[in-house]
Amino acid sequence: MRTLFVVNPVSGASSNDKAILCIHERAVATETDFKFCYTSGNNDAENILEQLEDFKPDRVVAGGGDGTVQLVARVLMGKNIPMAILPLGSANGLATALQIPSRIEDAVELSMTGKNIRPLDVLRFDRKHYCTHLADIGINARMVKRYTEEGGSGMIGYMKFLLQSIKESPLLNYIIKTPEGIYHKEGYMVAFANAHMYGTGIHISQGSVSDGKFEIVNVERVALDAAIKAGLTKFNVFIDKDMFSDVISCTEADITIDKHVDFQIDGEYMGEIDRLHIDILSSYLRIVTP
Ligand SMILES: Nc1ncnc2c1ncn2[C@@H]1O[C@H](COP(=O)(O)OP(=O)(O)OP(=O)(O)O)[C@@H](O)[C@H]1O
Repeated sequence: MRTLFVVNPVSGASSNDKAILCIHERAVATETDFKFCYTSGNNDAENILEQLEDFKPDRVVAGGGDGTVQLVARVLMGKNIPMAILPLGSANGLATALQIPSRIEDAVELSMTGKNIRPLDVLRFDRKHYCTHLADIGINARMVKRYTEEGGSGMIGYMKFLLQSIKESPLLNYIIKTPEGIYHKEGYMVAFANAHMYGTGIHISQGSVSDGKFEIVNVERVALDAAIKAGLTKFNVFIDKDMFSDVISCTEADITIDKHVDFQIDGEYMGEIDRLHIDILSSYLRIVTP
């Protein structure tokens, strides 16, 4: 077995040294032929592609948060190489939804030797941006923007931007068109979800990452005290189950918003938009799961 580990050295709140050591130990014990490819934040997709051609791995492990998972997924799309996840990020949304263990030794073991490989849908925006877990417009995207522009990490950064972003995010009036119907809605944030739950463990639907559908979640009200509590206890997504009511499940949608609004995909800030086309690429990847 030839395994390529794509590792984001700066992901998560603590050092990734323990994971790297653990990979070396397990690779020697299981006689795995392995190679590391560290991300730099620049030209990472091109570098991974080069490694795929040179090293010809049987599987690729994405070591990092949702941003790294999405990066590796993009490179592997259309190739028949399975992806595994080593959750080294701060929220690890997709890994949580797939029940990948958070204990690093167990996650390393699963990523290297796991035999249960299932299909993974990928969400696509405007036919050019890809998402493996969660994208949204409104409050959360505003926070991602502030993180990106002003820096800050961990809980201090999170709390610093949460209140500001809630205060700055106006009520959105928007129209969703799907093959099933047209919906007029109002909310402070709209999430587009591939998985059935947020990284925080809050369930949003009965869907799964391989059901060929995605969910549109309208966050129609944000209670400040609940948002702070959810943020403090669960980190990264402040949405509590009382804040959204209506969830639309679909395969394709067009959304038009009455104003320009911040947009993020898997923790990466994408700029401002006032319309989006969304569709799902069913079973586009293969992923190692417990
Ligand atoms: N060597 C590096 N130095 C600085 N930034 C990097 C480096 N490698 C990757 N990045 C950036 O890290 C971001 C992806 O982070 P990732 O999602 O893996 O971790 P995280 O933000 O800690 O976790 P989470 O998404 O779970 O909150 C991307 O914006 C990418 O450009």
